[in-house]
Amino acid sequence: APTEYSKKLPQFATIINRRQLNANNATYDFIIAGGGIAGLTLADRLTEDPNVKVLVIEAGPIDPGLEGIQVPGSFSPWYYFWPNLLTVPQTALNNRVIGTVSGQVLGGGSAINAMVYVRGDADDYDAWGFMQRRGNSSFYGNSSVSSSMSWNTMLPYFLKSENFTAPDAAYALEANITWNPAVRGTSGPLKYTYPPYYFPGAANWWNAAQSVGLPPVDDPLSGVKNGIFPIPSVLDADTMTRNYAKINHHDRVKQARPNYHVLAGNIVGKVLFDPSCKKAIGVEYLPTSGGAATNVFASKEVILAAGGINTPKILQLSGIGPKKLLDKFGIKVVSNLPGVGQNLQDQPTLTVPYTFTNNLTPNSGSLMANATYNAEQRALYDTERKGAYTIISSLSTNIGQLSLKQATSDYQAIIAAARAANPADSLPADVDATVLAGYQVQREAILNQFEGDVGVGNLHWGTSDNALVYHLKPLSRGTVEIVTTDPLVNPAIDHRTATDPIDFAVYTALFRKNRELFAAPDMQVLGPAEGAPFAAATTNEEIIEVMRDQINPSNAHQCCTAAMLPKSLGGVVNSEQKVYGVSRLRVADISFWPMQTAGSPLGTMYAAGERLADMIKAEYGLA
Ligand SMILES: Cc1cc2nc3c(=O)[nH]c(=O)nc-3n(C[C@H](O)[C@H](O)[C@H](O)COP(=O)(O)OP(=O)(O)OC[C@H]3O[C@@H](n4cnc5c(N)ncnc54)[C@H](O)[C@@H]3O)c2cc1C
Repeated sequence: APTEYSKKLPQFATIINRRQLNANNATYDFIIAGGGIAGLTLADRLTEDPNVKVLVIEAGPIDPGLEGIQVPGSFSPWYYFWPNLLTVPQTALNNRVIGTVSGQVLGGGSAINAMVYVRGDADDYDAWGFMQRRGNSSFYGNSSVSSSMSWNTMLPYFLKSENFTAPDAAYALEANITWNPAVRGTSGPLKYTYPPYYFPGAANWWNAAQSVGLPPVDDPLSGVKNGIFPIPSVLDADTMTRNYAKINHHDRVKQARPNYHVLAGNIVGKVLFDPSCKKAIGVEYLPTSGGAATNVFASKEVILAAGGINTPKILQLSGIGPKKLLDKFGIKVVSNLPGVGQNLQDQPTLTVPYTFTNNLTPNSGSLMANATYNAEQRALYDTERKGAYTIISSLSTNIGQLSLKQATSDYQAIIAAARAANPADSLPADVDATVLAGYQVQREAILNQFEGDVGVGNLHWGTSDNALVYHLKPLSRGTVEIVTTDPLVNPAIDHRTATDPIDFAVYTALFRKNRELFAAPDMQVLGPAEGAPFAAATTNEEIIEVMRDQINPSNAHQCCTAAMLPKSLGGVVNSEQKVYGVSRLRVADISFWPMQTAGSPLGTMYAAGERLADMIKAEYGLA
C-alpha cells in the first residue's frame, strides 16, 4: 500500500479503530465481513434505520484519494491488490502458476476495477431461477421480497442502485452512444456516464466489427447486448473521477450515520456460533498485519461480504464446508456443506499483441509514451475534465459481445461435443454428488445459452498494441480450499481453467473472430500484424497450444463459491442468502452467484446488495 495512507487517514466519525471498539465493549445488530460493493451497499441501506447499528470490518486500508484510484487515465490498481494471491499450477495451462487479482481496500473491487459498467444478459438471471427451481423446495425462504431470481426481479434493483448522467447529445451521436431511458436509473447512489472522448482508432475498430457481423446494440444495459457498444463507465460526470462503493455507499451518508461503523485494516478470521443452536453470534478478527485476535458480537446477524475467494475461506475456517476438508485441519464441523469453495468460476482473458505500420495517433498507447500529448491531455483533464484521462489507461471506449453463433459457424459441432461429454469428467474426481448434480443443471443452462443468443465472449482493442479476448461462459469449474487454520494465509485457488476441453473450442472460436475483425478493411488500413507467439498458429491445435501458454485464468471476476442453489444441488445459501445448517448468517458478495453472467460483475453486485438489503429490512421490520 502507498505511504500516503498512514499520513492522511481521514478522520470520519464513522471510522473506528480496535481500541475504540474494545473500549466500548460494542455489540452491533449486524456485523459485515468485507467492505466491498455488497458489504457497503448493505451497510448503507441497513443504517438508514437510525436504531440499527452496523459494523463493517474491512481487511484493507482506506484510500485517501490517490490519483491512481480516482483518475481513470492514471489507473494504478496494484496499490490495493490482495497480497500474494496465486493460483495452484493450472494443469490445462502447462502447469503455470498465475497471479490472480482481488481488491483489499475499503470499496473492494470497486476501488480498483476497470470501471466497465454493464449487466449480465437477461437470460443469465432467468437461468439462475431455472437452476434454483430444479432442486428441492426447502430452497425458498419466507421473505416478502420476491426471492425468485429473474431479469424481471433484478431490474428494479438495477434501477434503484444507479444514477446515470446522459452524455451531451451531439457527442453521443458522434460517439455512437445510444440508450433506452426505461432501463437507466437516475436517482440511485452509483454514478455513471460515458467518457467524453475516444481515440481515433476506435472508429476503425467499430466499423470493422460491423463488417464481420457484429451490429451496434441499442442499449447494453437492456439485458440484450450481443454486438458492439460504447462502454458505460462508473465515472462521476461532474468530477470525471471514479465513483466507487466507499464514495457512494459510505462517504455519501457518513455525516448523518453515527450508527454506521467501519473498522479498516482488520481481517475477519471466523464466525462465532452459539454451540447449543448453531446461531451466528459474532466474529473473531485480527489486524491484517498480524496480531492478537478479538471478538465482537452481533445481536441480529453476521453477513459475509468478503468476495469470491475470501468468503469460502471464512466459511471453511468457521466449520462450514466439506467435512473431509474441515477434518483435515481439525476444524469442528458446524455445517457440512460440500459446496463451500466448489464451483469457482471466472472469465479468463487472452492478450493478443499487435504491431501497426500505420496506426492512428493519438491512441491509448501514446498517452504515456508521448510526453507532449500526455501533458496536453493532463492539462485538459485538470482544467475542463475532458480528454484521454477520462478513460481507464490502456483501454478504449468500445467493446463487442458475441454469442457462440456470432463467433463461429461451427457452433452446432461444439454444442454436440459438449452434450456428448460426461459432465463428471469436468469436475475433480472426488467431487460430492450434490455438487455434481448442481453442475449438471448449470451445464444444461449454459448449453441452452450456447444454442440461443447469450454472450460467450468479449472482444476489445485498446487502440494500441494489443487486443483482448475474454471468455465469459467457461464450462470448467475450480475450487478454493484452505491450506491451514491461519486466517492470514491465502487459500489454495485452483481455477482449473480449460480443464473442460469445450472451453478451448469456444476460446478458439473467439480468437479466430478477433483475427477476422483485424483482417477487415477498416482495420487493415492501420497495417496490423499479430505478434508472437500467436502469429505462427493457424490450425486449431496450434492455437490451443499457444493458448495454454497465454490464457490468464482470471479477469478478477471470481465468483460462485458459496452458490445460491438448493442444497441438493451443492448450494450453500438459500433464496434469502442464508447459509444452510446454521442461523443468522448470510452471504452477500459475489460468492452467492450460482453461475457467471455474460457481463462484468460490478453492476450486478450493487443491485444484489440492494435486493438483499430489502429482504433483511423486511424480515426485521426496519425503516
Ligand atoms: C483489478 C480489477 C478489475 C476489475 N474490473 C472490473 C470492471 O471493469 N467491471 C466490473 O464489472 N467488474 C470488474 N472487476 C470485478 C468487480 O470489481 C468485483 O466482481 C466486485 O467488486 C465484487 O464485489 P463483492 O462485493 O463481491 O466483493 P469485493 O468488492 O471484492 O469486496 C470484498 C471485500 O472484502 C474484503 N475482505 C476479504 N476478506 C476479508 C476478511 N476476511 N475480513 C475482512 N475483509 C475482507 C476485501 O478486502 C474487499 O474489500 C474488477 C476487479 C478487479 C480486482
